[in-house]
This record gives sequence, C-alpha cells and structure tokens, in this order.
Amino acid sequence: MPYTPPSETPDSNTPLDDQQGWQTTPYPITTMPPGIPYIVGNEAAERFSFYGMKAILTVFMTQYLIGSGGSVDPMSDNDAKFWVHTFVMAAYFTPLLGAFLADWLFGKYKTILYLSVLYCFGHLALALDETRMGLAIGLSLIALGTGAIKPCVSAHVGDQFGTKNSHLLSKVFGWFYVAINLGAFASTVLTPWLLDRFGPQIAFGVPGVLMAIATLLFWMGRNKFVHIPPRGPQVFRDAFTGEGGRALLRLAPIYVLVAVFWSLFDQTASAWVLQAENMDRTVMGVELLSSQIQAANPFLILILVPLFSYAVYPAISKVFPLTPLRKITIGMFVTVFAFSISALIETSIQNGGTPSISWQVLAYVLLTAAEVMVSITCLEFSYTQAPNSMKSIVMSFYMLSVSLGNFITAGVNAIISNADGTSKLPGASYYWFFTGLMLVAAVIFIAVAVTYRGKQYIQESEVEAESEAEGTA
Ligand SMILES: CN(CC(=O)O)C(=O)CN
Repeated sequence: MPYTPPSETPDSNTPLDDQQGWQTTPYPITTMPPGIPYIVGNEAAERFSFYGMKAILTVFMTQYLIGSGGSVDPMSDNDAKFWVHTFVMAAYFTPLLGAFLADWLFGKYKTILYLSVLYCFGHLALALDETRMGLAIGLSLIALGTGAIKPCVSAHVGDQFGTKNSHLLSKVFGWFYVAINLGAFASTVLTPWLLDRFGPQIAFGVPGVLMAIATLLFWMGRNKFVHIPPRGPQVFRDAFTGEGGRALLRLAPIYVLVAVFWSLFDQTASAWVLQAENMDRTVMGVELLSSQIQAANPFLILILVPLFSYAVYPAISKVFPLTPLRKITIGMFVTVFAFSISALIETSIQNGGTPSISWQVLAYVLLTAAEVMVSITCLEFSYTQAPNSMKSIVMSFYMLSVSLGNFITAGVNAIISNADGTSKLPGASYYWFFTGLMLVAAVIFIAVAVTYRGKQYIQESEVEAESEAEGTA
C-alpha cells in the first residue's frame, strides 16, 4: 500500500503505479515528504562507505598490498596516485550510465537499489582479497555502483517535492550536503585508524557494512517514496537534440575548466596524503595518521557552508554583485593559493624540514572555501540551467567534469613516471605544475564567464533569462 502521510491525506486522484502500487507523482502536501529521512540516511551511510574506503586507498596501495607470492608488494607513490585518480575518474564517469538507465529503463528507485547491491560486493572484494586482483574487482564494482547511483539519488530527492512543498527543497539539499560531509568526516577519521590498528580486512569491511545499511535503509523507504516512472527512448532525443543539447553545449566550456579544479581538489586523497607522511602530524600531543588529515575537508565544509551563505556572500555582494559564475571564478583563484601552500610545504620538506601539519590544514581551509564556491555553486548552476525534463542527465554531465579532472591527474602521473619509479616532476615542481595549470584555467574562465549567455529553467515554468551582460552568469 502507498504511504499516507498522517497529517494530510493525498488526493484520491494521485496516480499509482499499476504493478507496484507506488505513488508516481508528488504528494499534494505542504510538509516534508515522507521518503526524505530514508534518502538522507542512505546518503550519509553511502558517503561514509565511499570516503572511508577512499581515505585509506593510497596508504593501502603503498604499504599493504599483497603480491602474488603472498608477501607485501606495494605500489610506488606515482603508481598509487595514477590508480587512485583512475578510480575516481571511473566513479565520476558512470553517473552518465546511471542517469540514462534510470530515466530510460528502470526508474531511479530500481537503478539505485540494484547498483547498490553491486556496490556492496565491491566492498566485499576489497575486504576479502588484499591482492591486485581484489583491488581491481573491488574498485571496478564500487566505481560502477557509487557513480551510477549518484545523479539518481540527487534527482530522487527533487522528485519527492511538488508545488505545495517545493519551498522546502533548498532546506533538504542543505541537509543532504551536511549528511554527505558528516558521513565523510566520521569515516575519514575512523577508517585510517582501523587500517593502522586492525589491517585492511576490518578497515575495508566497516565501509562495506555501512553500504549494506545504506542499501537496507533505501529499500525500507520504498513504499514512502514518490517513484517517477522512466521516460523510455524519449530521453535520448531530449539529451542530444533541441533544448537539452543546446544547454549542454553552453555548459561544456564551464565543465572543462572546472575539471581542472577537480584535478587539484582530488589530490587531497593522494599527493596530500603522501606529503603528510613527511610532516609533523602531532596535534595536542596526539600523532594523527597521514590519511586522517583528509577529515579536515568535510569538517570544514560543515563550518564554511553556513559561514559563506550567511556572512561571506552577503558581505561580498555589498561591494561586488555575486553571480554564480563569479563565485566559481573566485573559487578557482583561491585554489591557486591553496596549491601554492602545498608547493611551499614540499620545498620545505625537500630542504630537510619537517613542517607542521597546520600548514596543510591552512591549505585545506583555502581549498574547502574554494570547494564551496566552485562545487556547490556549480551543482546549483547546473540544476537551474538544465531543462526540466533532463535535470539528472545534465547533473551527470557535470559529474563528468570530476571524471575529466581525475583523468588529467592520472594522465600527468603516468607521463611523469620514470621506469625506475622516480618522477620527471620531483618534489615541489609537481605542485607548482598543477598550481600553474589552475591559474591558466582560472584566467580562461573569466572570459567564459563574461561571454556566457544562460537560460534558466525553474520548476514547472520556463523563465527566459537570456542574460544581459552576465545575467544568470
Ligand atoms: C565532493 N563532495 C560531494 C560529494 O558528493 O561527495 C564533497 O562533499 C567533498 N567535501
């Protein structure tokens, strides 16, 4: 039986799916949709599983990996960086597959459920097999699962809302980002400690259990969700012709340049972890593990998101009107400063120093501030610039920019790797290279932002906003 909210009775005419008895249009209620706690809980547990596993990946590859002879046979630093970024690249390429599968064939609920089960098997493979084979199978299944469900989960949140309660949507997206980062923070602190204390089986096993809980929570919400049916082959026509195609063409240069931001940002899981190994990580008498420092990012997100919304943006707007593309431009320049700090840290290490980890934390503050300006703004911008019928597909194209960013990083690491495991860009020159790349991308982005002519689509209406000068930009 479909769920009936206790305080407000759904309209008796709201359509139901014939076969499943599921609700197929938003409930005509003014309150929070009943499926939301299941989606937010699922997201927190899923992000715990993803970030926990990702947090220990570099250290696992460079210190714990077992060779065919049964003894430890780790990867070089360059190889580990290459494979971590190849994995993240794959994880942000599969959203495209998930979005099309959901909108074309299965609907979002079934796509999320089936792929979540595969995702659990990926964690299982990592926990049970510590060789390169286990790593390859595990990471392939996880990349498929986590990526393909990602655009569907965000769009599934939006699907729960109708016109009567759409005013609650931004609040729920706020909870959603907080849930992501709460899960990420907890797992980034815990999982490196589990690896250090109990080894890879437990450290990869715990994120696996959390993914199983995420899947169970999602299944428990099945009779409370609104299930928007798939649209069949129409989805391809919308994506590649007409309005949808034009929106994607307009957004493409933005996504290519934002990819450079992701190329640098995602090195917090690789280069910055390896750098932290050579730093003084004692904080208040406790020595932190190198991979635990990554927890600074989700922790800072919890502080910086409200700070930017209620203080920083209003203050800047008083002297300089802030459009989404201006926020992204500023964020890209802030990333240049964040990476310059990591280059200076590396210079100090090369000169025989052991700099305090607080320098890397300072770099995290700048990089996380940049993330708020680039990532959150870009998500919101992509959503508003996408025609209503293809919001999740446009979101999955945005996620391709993360994939492209990691392709750049993996590619650079492959090119600079010498046969003996050394690097053609040793020490600080590696960090200065990416800092320079970010500076070039940020400067080009100014030109793209100034010339962008956007069209904004709002729920159940289409607002022509061919921008004057920057308009929506
Ligand atoms: C990159 N993200 C978003 C996500 O969905 O994981 C972060 O929240 C990183 N702080």
